[in-house]
Amino acid sequence: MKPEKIWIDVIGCVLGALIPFTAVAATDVDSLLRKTEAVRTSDPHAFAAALTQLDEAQRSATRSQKQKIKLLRAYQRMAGGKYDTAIREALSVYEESPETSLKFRAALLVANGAAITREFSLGLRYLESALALQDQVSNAEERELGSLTASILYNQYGQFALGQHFAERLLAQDASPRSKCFAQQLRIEALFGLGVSLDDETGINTAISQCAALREPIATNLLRGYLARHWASKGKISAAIELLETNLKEVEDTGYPRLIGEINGLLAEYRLRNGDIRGAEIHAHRALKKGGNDAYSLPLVSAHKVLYEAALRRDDLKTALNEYRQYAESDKARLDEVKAREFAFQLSRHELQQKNQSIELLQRQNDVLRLQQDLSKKSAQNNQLLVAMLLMVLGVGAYWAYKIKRVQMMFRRQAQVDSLTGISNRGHFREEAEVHLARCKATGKEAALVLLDLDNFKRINDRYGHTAGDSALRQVAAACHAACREGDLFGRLGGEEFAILSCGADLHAAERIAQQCRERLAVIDSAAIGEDAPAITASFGCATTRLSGDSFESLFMHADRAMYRAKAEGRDRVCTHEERPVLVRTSATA
Ligand SMILES: Nc1nc2c(ncn2[C@@H]2O[C@H](COP(=O)(O)OP(=O)(O)OP(=O)(O)O)[C@@H](O)[C@H]2O)c(=O)[nH]1
Repeated sequence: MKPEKIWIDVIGCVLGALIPFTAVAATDVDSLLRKTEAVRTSDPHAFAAALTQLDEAQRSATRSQKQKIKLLRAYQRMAGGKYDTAIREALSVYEESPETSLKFRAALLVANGAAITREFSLGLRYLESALALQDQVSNAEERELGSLTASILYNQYGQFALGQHFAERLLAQDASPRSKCFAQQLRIEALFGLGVSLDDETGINTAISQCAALREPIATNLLRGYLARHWASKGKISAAIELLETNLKEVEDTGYPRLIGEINGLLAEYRLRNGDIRGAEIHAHRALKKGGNDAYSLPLVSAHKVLYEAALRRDDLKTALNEYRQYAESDKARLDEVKAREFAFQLSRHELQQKNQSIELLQRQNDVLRLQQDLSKKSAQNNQLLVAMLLMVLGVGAYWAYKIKRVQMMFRRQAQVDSLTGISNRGHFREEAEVHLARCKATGKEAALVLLDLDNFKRINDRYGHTAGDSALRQVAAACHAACREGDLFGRLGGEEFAILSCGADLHAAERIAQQCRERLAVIDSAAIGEDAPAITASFGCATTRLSGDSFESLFMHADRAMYRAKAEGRDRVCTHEERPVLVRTSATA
C-alpha cells in the first residue's frame, strides 16, 4: 500500500464519521447516500454493498444525487488502487456539479489521487482549486478536511512553510480533536522539514498525549519519531532508542508502511550510532521489508545507508558495495522525485500567478468598461442637462420677448389712447384718419369729418371741480361713441374737443351722425355732475372730402371753421362746410 493512500484513509476516517451528505428531495436515495457515506472508510464490504444499492436506485436519483454517487464511486476506486479511474470520475464531478461542497471534495480527491500517481502539477492545480472554494464551503468539517489535505500534500511536496501554514490555520480554528491531533503532527513535520529545532518539548509531548488519548496510533507514533529525532540531535541516542522500541509493537500493529519504515529506519540509524551493528541491520531490513515498496522514500534510502555502513564496519566489502549501490540508486531516485515535486510546485505557482494576473487584467478591463459606462451615462446626463438648460434659456427668452412685447404694446397703446376716455388721442386719430382717407380715396368713397367742442365746459370745471369735469368728459365720449357708425374713427383731439371720421359718409350722413351725438349728449343726466348743473351740449362742425378734398388738413380746417360757426351762432348746433348752415333745434327752442 502506498503511503499517501494510507493518509487518504486517515482523512477519510475523520471525514467519513463527520460529513453526512445533505438531505434533498428523494428521501430513499438520500438515506442510502448517508448509509453509504457512514461505512465508506470503516467497512469496505458494507461500502461496496451500499454502493451497489445506490447504483440500482440511480434511476430515481436527482442530478445532484447522481453526482454524489459518482463521487462515492471515485472514493471506492481510489481505495481499490484504481487511481486513474478515480481521478477521472472525481474530475467529472468537479466539472459537472454546481454544488460547491461536491466540487470541493472532488477537487481534494483529485489532488490526493494525483499525488499518488505522481502527476504533481495536476495534484497541485486541484489542491489550489479546492482551496479557492474552501471559504465558500458551509460545512466546517469539510473546511477542516481542506486544511488537513493542504498541509499533508504541501509537506509531501517539500513546501513545509505552506504545510505549517495550513496546519496552524486548522489549529487556530474550533476544529475537532482528531483534526487537531493530525494538525499537530503535520505542524511538527513541517517544522522538521524547515530545519527548525524544538526549543521546548512541551508542545510535542502535549500533542503525543492528545493523539494517544484519541487512539490515533499513526499520528502518535509519527510524533514520537520526531521527538526521537530531537533527542538524537541533542545526543540522547539511548533515550531515543528506548522511546521508539517501547512503542514499536504499536507501530507495527498499524500496518502503515510509512510509519513502520520511518521508525525502523530511525532505530537502525541510532543503533548503528550506538555501535549495535546487528540491531541496526535488523531494523534496517525491517524498514526495507515493511516500509513499503516506495523506492523514493527517505526511510528506505537511509535503511540502505545503514546496511552499507554496517557492512563496512563488519568488513563485509561485498555486501557493503551492494548496499552502497542500492543506497546510491534510491538516493538519486529520491532526489529526482524531490526535484520533480519542486518543479511541479514552481509550475503550479507560475500557473496560479498567470491565472491571478489574467483575473486582475480582466478586473482592470471591467473597471475600464465600467468607467466608460459611467462616463457615457454622465455625458448623457450632461446632454440632458444641456438640453434642459437650452430649453430653459429658450423658455426664459420667449417669456421675456412676450413680456417686452406686452410692455411695448402697452406703451404703444398708452401712446395712442387718451387715458381719461379710453378713445384714440389726437396723434393716433390723425394717423388713422390719414389711412382711412387714403382707403376711401382708393375705393372712390366720400369721407366726412365731424368735429365737436363742448359748450361752456369751463363753467362746469369752475363750478363743480375738475373731477366732475372729467366724469362729464367720459360720459360725452361714451355717448358719442355710441352714435358712431360701424367702421367710424372716433378720437379726442384735446381738452373738450372730439372728432369723428366716417368713410362712405356724405354731408347728410355727417349731419345725421352729429345730430345723433347731440341727441345722446342731451340725455346725459347732468344732475350726476352737480346740483343745478346745466345740460351738456356741444357745437358741431362737419366737412366732407367732396367739398374739402382728400387731405386731412383741409378737411379738418373746413370742419373746424364750421364748428366755430356753430359756436358763433349760439352753440348746441351742427354746421356744415357749405354756405348753407343747417338749422337745428336748440335746447332753447326744444
Ligand atoms: N376737467 C377737465 N377739464 C378740461 C380738460 N381739458 C380741458 N379742460 C377744460 O376745458 C375748458 C375749456 O374752456 P374754454 O376753452 O374756455 O371753452 P368753453 O368754456 O367750453 O367755452 P366755449 O368753447 O367757448 O363754449 C377749460 O376750463 C379747461 O381747463 C380735462 O381733461 N379735464
